[in-house]
Amino acid sequence: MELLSTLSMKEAKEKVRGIFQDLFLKAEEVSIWEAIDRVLAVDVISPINVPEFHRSTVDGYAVLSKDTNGASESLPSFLDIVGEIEMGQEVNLEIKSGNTCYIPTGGMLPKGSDGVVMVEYTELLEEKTVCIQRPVAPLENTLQKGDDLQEGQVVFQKGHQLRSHDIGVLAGMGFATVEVYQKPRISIISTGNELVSLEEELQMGKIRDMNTYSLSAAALQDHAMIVRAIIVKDHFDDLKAMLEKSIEDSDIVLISGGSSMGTKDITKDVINFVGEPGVFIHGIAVKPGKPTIVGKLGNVAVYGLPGQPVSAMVIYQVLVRDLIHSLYGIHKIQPYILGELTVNISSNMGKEHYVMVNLTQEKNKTLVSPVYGKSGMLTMMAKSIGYICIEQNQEGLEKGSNVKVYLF
Ligand SMILES: Nc1nc2c(c(=O)[nH]1)N[C@H]1C(S)=C(S)[C@@H](COP(=O)(O)OP(=O)(O)OC[C@H]3O[C@@H](n4cnc5c(N)ncnc54)[C@H](O)[C@@H]3O)O[C@H]1N2
Ligand code: MOO
Repeated sequence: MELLSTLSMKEAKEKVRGIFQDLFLKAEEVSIWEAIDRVLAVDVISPINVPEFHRSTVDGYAVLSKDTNGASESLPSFLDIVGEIEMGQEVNLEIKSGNTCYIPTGGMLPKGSDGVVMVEYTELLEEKTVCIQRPVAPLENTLQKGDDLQEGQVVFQKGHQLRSHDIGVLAGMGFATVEVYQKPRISIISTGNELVSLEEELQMGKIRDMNTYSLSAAALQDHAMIVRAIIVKDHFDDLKAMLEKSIEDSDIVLISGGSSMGTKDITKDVINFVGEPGVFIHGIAVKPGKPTIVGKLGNVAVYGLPGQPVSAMVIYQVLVRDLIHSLYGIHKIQPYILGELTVNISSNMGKEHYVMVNLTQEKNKTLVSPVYGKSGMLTMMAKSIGYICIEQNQEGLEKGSNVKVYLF
């Protein structure tokens, strides 16, 4: 009998990335209202300086900083008020030595001024004179032209995933639309004679389909477009027909179930039957997820994910998401939380082991505890905040060791 390959996850990721290096997502222009979490297909260059003019960052009096040298409550500087700045108005006023004018937070600094004294450190003596009770340094309490962004500066690089504050920065530069990658088109096919959708009645011997839903939700989190999410029976011709249809309109096809060695485990054969070059990975040295399949049909990535609901989701998160990031050109480290393990955890040498965990906070320590269960028990993931990874060459981890927790 053919044995599963013992490729490491790192090798598998590299192989998949290499084989799909010519698979590109096209670009599309979207409104910034719809751009959250989308990935930039071009560098974004600022067409303007932000701010476009010197601004005050406080409510106070615009001054020549040298006029305030040595000012104190007992020995204040007395300045003549020569005007008041209005928000949103262009300012033509010029301040000379001995002059000042009232300025609100965000107001345009009058010519000549190079600092602003907060109103709390001033006292209005009469309508036209203010006494300044504290010195300000040059540029203090101001935002200078171009401090935030400079015209011509690359603000975001291609491959950057837009976050909420980035959308504000785009608006600040005057962009109403932005060029992002199109969403990868994903088909999700769950195989199994035992599977029942939410619309059907559950009879003894059958189980409710979970993978279609959890995989679709994960793909939506990655801003993929779900082309279809469907159950097919463990019949060669049914899966073949659905796969043939899916490679016509998808970039990625996820088949869950039928990845292992049983008589009904037909995924690999169907992929190889449907086209070239076919399956190039069957088996990765990981737990869960050992019988994972990856193939290529034309330019489409086809994954055979293990049917066990935890295995399917873990392989999605570790391997499928890696290809999606590669298609988007995203280069970012996977964020993690460091914590201290509360118990010893054993692991089989030779396999990278993903262990579901939870976190608790104790004084200054973040404690990491495993959540046990089998790969058929999806609530094991639901009860966890994330996972830790025990490397292939490690026999386990000792209580008290520092571990990286990757959040779901
Ligand atoms: N002789 C061997 N048997 C198995 C091996 C092996 O190496 N040799 N590997 C085991 C491992 S590890 C896994 S993981 C599973 C993978 O199984 P398959 O990918 O072939 O998946 P199925 O047999 O179709 O299903 C497994 C299990 O998961 C349930 N399932 C399937 N699809 C869904 C779904 N959409 N929603 C919810 N649950 C689903 C299915 O009912 C089975 O209980 O193989 C081991 N066996
Ligand atoms: O390793 Mo399987 O992938 O037991 O769940």
